[in-house]
Parts: sequence; structure tokens; C-alpha cells
Amino acid sequence: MEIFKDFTFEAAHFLPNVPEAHKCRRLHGHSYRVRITVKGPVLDDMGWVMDFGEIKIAFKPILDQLDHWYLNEIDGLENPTSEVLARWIWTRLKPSLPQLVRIDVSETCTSGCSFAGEH
Ligand SMILES: Nc1nc2c(c(=O)[nH]1)N=C([C@H](O)[C@H](O)COP(=O)(O)OP(=O)(O)OP(=O)(O)O)CN2
Ligand SMILES: [Zn+2]
Repeated sequence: MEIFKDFTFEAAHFLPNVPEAHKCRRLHGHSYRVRITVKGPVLDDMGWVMDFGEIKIAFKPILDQLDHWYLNEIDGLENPTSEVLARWIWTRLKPSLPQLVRIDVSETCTSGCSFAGEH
């Protein structure tokens, strides 16, 4: 079974590789939403796959690197598209959360991406 936990953070960014006239070339901010999904058997004794709190603990140090920061200044996020950000989070979270199967990143209410670890 899959379970998920949602997080939000605020951050500024711009996209350096789009044409000069593109609106995302200008510095702007988003209230990002990140959904972390893990998969595993429902443990008989606990009745859950994993404590949601474990996901929170695993993601906290990564979230702290993103919340209220200027994403373009972070190593690996020089071109901080949703896609690049989802892969960046995956790389850092997977070692401490092996049951991770998907990361969804939303920049706006209508735009986002879903990354399941493929390259
Ligand atoms: N594939 C991607 N396309 C775009 C990304 C991205 O990360 N991956 N990012 C942006 C910008 O960051 C932009 O801030 C968000 O894009 P957009 O959905 O166009 O934002 P709007 O709020 O203006 O959307 P509307 O629904 O059209 O109002 C651009 N593209
Ligand atoms: Zn943006």
C-alpha cells in the first residue's frame, strides 16, 4: 500500500535557461507543495505502512535547506525547475527513506511534476 505526506515551503527562484522575455526569467516566488509517497506492506501489529512522523523526520533536514531560501543559490538547483527540484529531493531523501516511491512537486495550484526515480 502507498501512503503519503504533504509539505509546503516558500522559496524564490528564476529560470536562467528560458528566453529573456519569458516571465519565469524574472525573479519570483512560489508556495511550493511537496508530496512524499512511500510504499510497503501494512504491518499487522501497527495497522500502518509507516508512521507519518517518520516521513516528517526524514524530510525535515531537506525541507530546511529549501524553506525561505533562494533556490538558484543552492548546489544542484542552479536551474530550479520543478523537475530538477523533484530529482534533487529524491537523491537526498532516498537514502534515509528507502521505501520512497514518488515525489510530487507543485509550484502553483495548476503546475507540477511527479518523479518516481527514473532518469
Ligand atoms: N516543465 C516546466 N515548465 C515550467 C516550469 C517548470 O518548473 N517546469 N516552471 C515555470 C515557472 O517557474 C512558473 O512560475 C510556473 O509556471 P506556470 O504554470 O506557467 O505559472 P502560472 O501561474 O503563470 O500558470 P497559469 O496557470 O498559466 O496562470 C514555467 N514553466
Ligand atoms: Zn516559478
